[in-house]
Amino acid sequence: MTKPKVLISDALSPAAVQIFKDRGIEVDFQPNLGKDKDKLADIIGDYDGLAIRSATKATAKIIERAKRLKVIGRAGIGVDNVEIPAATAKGIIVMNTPFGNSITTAEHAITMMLSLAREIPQADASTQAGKWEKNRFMGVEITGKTLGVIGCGNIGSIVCDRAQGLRMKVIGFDPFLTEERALDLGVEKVELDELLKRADFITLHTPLTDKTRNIIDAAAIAKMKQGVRIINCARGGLIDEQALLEALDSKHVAGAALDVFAEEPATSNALFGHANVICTPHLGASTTEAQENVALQIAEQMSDYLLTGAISNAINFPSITAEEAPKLKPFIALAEKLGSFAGQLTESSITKIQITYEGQVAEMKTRALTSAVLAGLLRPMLGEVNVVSAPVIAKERGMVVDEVLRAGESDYESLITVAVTTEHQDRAVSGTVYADGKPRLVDIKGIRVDAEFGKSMIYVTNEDKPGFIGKFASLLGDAKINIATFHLGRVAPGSDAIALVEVDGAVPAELLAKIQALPQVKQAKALAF
Ligand SMILES: NC(=O)c1ccc[n+]([C@@H]2O[C@H](COP(=O)([O-])OP(=O)(O)OC[C@H]3O[C@@H](n4cnc5c(N)ncnc54)[C@H](O)[C@@H]3O)[C@@H](O)[C@H]2O)c1
Ligand SMILES: O=C(O)CC[C@@H](O)C(=O)O
Repeated sequence: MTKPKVLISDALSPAAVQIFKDRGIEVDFQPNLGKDKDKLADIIGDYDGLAIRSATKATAKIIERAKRLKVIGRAGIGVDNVEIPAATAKGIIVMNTPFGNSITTAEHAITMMLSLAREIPQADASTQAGKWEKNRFMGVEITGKTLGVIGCGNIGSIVCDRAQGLRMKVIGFDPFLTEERALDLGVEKVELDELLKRADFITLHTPLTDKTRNIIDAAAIAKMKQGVRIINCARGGLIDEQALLEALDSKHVAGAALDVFAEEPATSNALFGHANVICTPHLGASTTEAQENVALQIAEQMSDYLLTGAISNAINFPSITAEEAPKLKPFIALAEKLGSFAGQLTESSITKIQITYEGQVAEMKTRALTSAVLAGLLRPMLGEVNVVSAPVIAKERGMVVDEVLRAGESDYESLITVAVTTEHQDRAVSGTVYADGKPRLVDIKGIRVDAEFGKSMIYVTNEDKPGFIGKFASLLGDAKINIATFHLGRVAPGSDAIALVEVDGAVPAELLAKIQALPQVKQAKALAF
């Protein structure tokens, strides 16, 4: 067998090179290549594996040229520099190291907070310039102050812990944080508006998703205390930088410490040079310890995959063996889509997920299927959750996950039902795979349907009253939205009903608001698969 060949195109710790060599893999270490996308495109065709940090952009164009690439390994957490759909479409596994740099990044956030409180970088520059401006720098004490943590996942929860050590009062906003987990962390769980109102310092630790983009905008800042200080060591794009600049100018915000920027590398930015802004060049994960952790971990994972086919920490595929793969694949797709359907409808903390496997599917590797359900369910909230980390994340968040296996009792050869219990309601959805290998939705909340998962869909729950369908279809027509498929179902005449419509293209927010305003409609959601 010819040796697999790996390209390391970013500044990974050299520890990774040694691991690849020790495992019998040919390795090409070009730490600055990631910045030269044309050269990368020219040579990527020669490699089976690509190991990166954040400088390399694995775009669809690069992936298209990657004729023999089998795996992209991100030595870190965020995979926003990899076009995952393009990689998946080409059968390339994308893997990351979800926990290797969490402590280091949390420590960076705490360092930034303390630097803000005492204006350390400004005082350092002034002192070294020979100014001895003792009266210019008047800091604030941390003890007894309220820290608002937005996103209490791996990094956010370490920040909560460290901040309590500094004797701060910690409040947290995270839609996936259960009361039990909050209690464990010693954090008071609050809604976002309350956090904005009460916090003296606010630190961000969420992924960048459609829901978190500009989570700190002018409206959010207006709700904050006068003199609040803001720290972002998560992702640029979480803060509207123009709104922040205006709030710094008006002194509503007393200071901001930023490790990440809307555009990176950030060689110029409107916030640069502001007296109350502290910046670092995306250094959150930059410690010797974290870089060794993530480099060793990604090199081991990539070597395992290239040499044995074993998959771990994959973003776009579950851990399964070569023999199991073909039978399991359509059910994995069904499980992820059922989870995603439930996840996209869920707006409060999930306490329990019960997954029932009936018929032939109950004899398959249901743990992989359950991981796929959980990844689909958690991804709308967490962004980069993968099938391996999803069960751990669900457990950490106090979600009870039950698997029920049954002999065939339904009309289907195989049936998967995902039942989600949140702090406010229960919801169940079932699906199957037909002989054509395509996943189908067959039951939503006890209402029978028979629908494929479309790329873009509108889901409506309504009262079964005359006139609804006509008005609904006219709204779509008026918005020039083409209907691809239309499915209706109801519990009984005149009672609860649903409509599930596949449309061509994205669903505009204004259209959704108009559908929501129809008198018979209880809930209207845009879904994407
Ligand atoms: N600066 C750096 O160098 C650096 C290093 C590592 C990670 N990161 C970034 O830090 C962020 C957090 O990483 P992590 O490992 O803790 O991720 P994580 O997935 O463990 O935690 C993210 C948390 O955000 C929560 N969340 C999702 N949507 C939310 C919303 N709308 N409001 C509030 N909370 C929400 C999730 O429920 C989850 O608990 C990611 O964006 C990651 O890419 C940056
Ligand atoms: O590699 C880095 O330096 C940044 C890593 C960080 O943004 C991550 O998401 O893990």
